[in-house]
Amino acid sequence: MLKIGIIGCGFIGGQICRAIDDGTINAELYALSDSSESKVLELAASLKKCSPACMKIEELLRSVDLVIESASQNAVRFIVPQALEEGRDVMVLSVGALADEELRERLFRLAKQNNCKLYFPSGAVVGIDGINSASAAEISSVTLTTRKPPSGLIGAPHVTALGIELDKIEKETLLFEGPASDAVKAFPANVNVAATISLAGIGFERTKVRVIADPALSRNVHEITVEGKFGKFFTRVENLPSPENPKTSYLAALSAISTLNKILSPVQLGT
Ligand SMILES: NC(=O)C1=CN([C@@H]2O[C@H](COP(=O)(O)OP(=O)(O)OC[C@H]3O[C@@H](n4cnc5c(N)ncnc54)[C@H](OP(=O)(O)O)[C@@H]3O)[C@@H](O)[C@H]2O)C=CC1
Ligand SMILES: O=C([O-])CC(=O)C(=O)O
Repeated sequence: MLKIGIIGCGFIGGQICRAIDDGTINAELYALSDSSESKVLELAASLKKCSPACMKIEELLRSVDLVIESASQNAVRFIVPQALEEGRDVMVLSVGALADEELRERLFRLAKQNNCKLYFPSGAVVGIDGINSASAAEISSVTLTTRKPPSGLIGAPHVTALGIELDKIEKETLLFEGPASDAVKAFPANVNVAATISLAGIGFERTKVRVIADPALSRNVHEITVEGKFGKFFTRVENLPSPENPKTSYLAALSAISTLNKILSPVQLGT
């Protein structure tokens, strides 16, 4: 049975653990790691059937078949290269880290050299399948518009740097407009989806991103417009935010769970 190790025991890590625990995913939950040991112990104690070990990152990387990063962009920078050097397959949730060209090329090279797979779930958006298909011919433009309630944008470096008072925003307000390469740095915990879209489509510089704070919203809304040789498509998802972490949408955790099932299944559906 596939041995899974999870780094980052917050909302997404917790949902993956529960899906293994209740049999939605047929794999072994072998080890957990987090910057806070108490979070690992609390999560492990909440499970009914699985009893994963609490491990230091280096030990986890040596012990499992598949490493799931559900922690932060910093974790991707430091942990994913080590995991690939150890010959492990890796699922990455904090995809924004791959805007760094040097890191991206290093990870892709290490995956190839060590015969490992790197998985990037669709996350909180719909339409990665369409971008993947469209990219077999020329794509001319990709735009992501993300709207979140102000509470879902707290702590973003862009908000802090510009001194934006989120609690004073009274109507829909455009906070950011620019390439995905800048968006994932300005909002590292809000638009990782922009990175996944960039990887699937036309890259970080040509993918355009708009981030809007809207106090009238209770959901995280992502719209994607793609034009290319195939024609044009538009997708829109209205995501329920996680009650534990309002920055993150429930769909992002479900997409990681579905990707795990896809890895384990002999049948591959969709592009
Ligand atoms: N691809 C996508 O579509 C999406 C991606 N994401 C990203 O996925 C990641 C997980 O999201 P979510 O579960 O909601 O986040 P949470 O904040 O709920 O959980 C992350 C956990 O990982 C821990 N952590 C952070 N950095 C490290 C590290 N270097 N080593 C070990 N543990 C670490 C955090 O600890 P502490 O709190 O102490 O920092 C926290 O316990 C985030 O980076 C998020 O931005 C989220 C939504 C969609
Ligand atoms: O969960 C979401 O709505 C999107 C998100 O936070 C991200 O892409 O980082």
